[in-house]
Amino acid sequence: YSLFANKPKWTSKVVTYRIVSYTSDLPRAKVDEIVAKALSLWSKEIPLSFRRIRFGTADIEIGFARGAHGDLNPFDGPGNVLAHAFPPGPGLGGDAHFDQDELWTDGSSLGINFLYTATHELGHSLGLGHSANPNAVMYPTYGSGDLERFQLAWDDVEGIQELYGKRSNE
Ligand SMILES: CC(C)C[C@H](CS(C)(=N)=N)C(=O)N[C@H]1Cc2cn(c3ccccc23)CCCCCCNC1=O
Ligand SMILES: [Ca+2]
Ligand SMILES: [Zn+2]
Ligand SMILES: [Zn+2]
Repeated sequence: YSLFANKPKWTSKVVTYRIVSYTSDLPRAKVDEIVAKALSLWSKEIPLSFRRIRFGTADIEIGFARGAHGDLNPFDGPGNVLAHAFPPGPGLGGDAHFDQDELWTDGSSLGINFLYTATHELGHSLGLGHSANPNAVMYPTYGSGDLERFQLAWDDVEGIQELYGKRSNE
């Protein structure tokens, strides 16, 4: 696993998130469910919890966009870069953007699996960089593992726990 320089991390015990825009590829409720699931994969390993807000400014703002969309990383059309996310911090920090030009799917074989991609992006939003382990969710390229029954690799868990410690399930 790798961390970002200076190891940015969330210092609050509760991190807020807001889904600011959706994709026409999936029902809204499904997007909400998948985002919550991706966050829970990470939060079950660390003493951090997430709270969804529907208005106002959240720590982690999640949305879909195509091409140039207001930050310095314009998206590139179908394929290539699928999404990006910023390390913990104010403003854009923690935000995760998904390329609207991909076909976002849930469990079906074609298109891009949204749960897998959201888990990867939210790993960045929590402070993880890329892993050299092809089985890790934080591996830089999509599609190396089993996308439908994936889980966090040990490497992912070690990395996130180095940043936030273990969740003590008393
Ligand atoms: C791990 C993801 C969920 C998130 C990362 C983006 S990020 C910022 N969050 N690390 C991603 O999109 N990686 C590219 C990397 C990549 C693979 N290729 C590329 C061709 C051009 C540009 C990028 C790529 C070769 C062709 C395949 C293109 C489709 C799949 N794309 C990728 O795997
Ligand atoms: Ca793209
Ligand atoms: Zn962006
Ligand atoms: Zn990445």
